[in-house]
Amino acid sequence: MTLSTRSEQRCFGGRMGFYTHRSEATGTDMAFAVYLPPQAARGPVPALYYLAGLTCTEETFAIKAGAQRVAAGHGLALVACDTSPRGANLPGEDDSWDFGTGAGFYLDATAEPWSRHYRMATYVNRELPALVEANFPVRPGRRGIFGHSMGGHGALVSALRQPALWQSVSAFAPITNPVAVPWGEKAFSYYLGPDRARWAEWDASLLMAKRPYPGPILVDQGLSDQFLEIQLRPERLEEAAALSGQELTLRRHEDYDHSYWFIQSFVADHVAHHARLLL
Ligand SMILES: N[C@@H](CCC(=O)N[C@@H](CSC=O)C(=O)NCC(=O)O)C(=O)O
Repeated sequence: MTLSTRSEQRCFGGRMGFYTHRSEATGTDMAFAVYLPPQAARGPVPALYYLAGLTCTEETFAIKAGAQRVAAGHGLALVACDTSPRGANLPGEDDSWDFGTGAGFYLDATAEPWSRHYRMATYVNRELPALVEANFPVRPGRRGIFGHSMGGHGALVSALRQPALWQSVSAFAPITNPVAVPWGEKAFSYYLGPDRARWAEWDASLLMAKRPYPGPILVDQGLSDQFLEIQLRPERLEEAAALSGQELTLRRHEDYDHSYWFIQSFVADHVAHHARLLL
């Protein structure tokens, strides 16, 4: 797999880079970002993967979350990918901000025409880690995953479906029960078709209720989040955790909204959570 380097710059003693490559999973060019901490100059470090939310790109987290300083302190690499394939040229793909481009929902679409390109689960859980581990000084098999909103859903579902791949997981304001909220119902009906039994395979609360992730999960949620009641529903995750015995720390924060100001405020706790489990 050939990588093209878009840019690389020094950052907190390490290196912030942006890259593109041709993806087998999506059949399109894909972009991603890697932050290498200073410790990576002396040997491979664990990598923490971040999945962003609706309308975001591989740049959003790198520019807005302020995580590089903390990752440099712990000696963790950060990897952030795009939120969907781009330029697949499917009809309707660019018509709304909560579906299609910028809204891949980190699943593998099974309904035509989306199944040809919208295969973000395979991209995140197989192709991207293989690419990163082959091209950067990161430790194979030491990986964590976290994300925000749609990306929080993606992180939780990835870890619940493939716990051996992800040794740590956390989320900011995740969509916890997509089969039962408007964002998820819209995306899943296009990507997966009308059979709701298939939707359950990509729903964090339904997966967690059946089988817990074998480790602690940290979730932060702002109480002034404009999407809290209609789209996010963190109480569904708590109910699922109670059913399966999942170790879950769900923290609710007065006055914080859905923005990267919220993420910036708690990102150090998340990186520390992953460092504790990965190092
Ligand atoms: N365009 C939308 C708002 C889109 C939005 O808020 N996106 C969130 C993620 S929402 C769930 O996945 C985000 O992270 N935006 C980037 C940012 O910098 O805040 C609207 O018009 O409401």
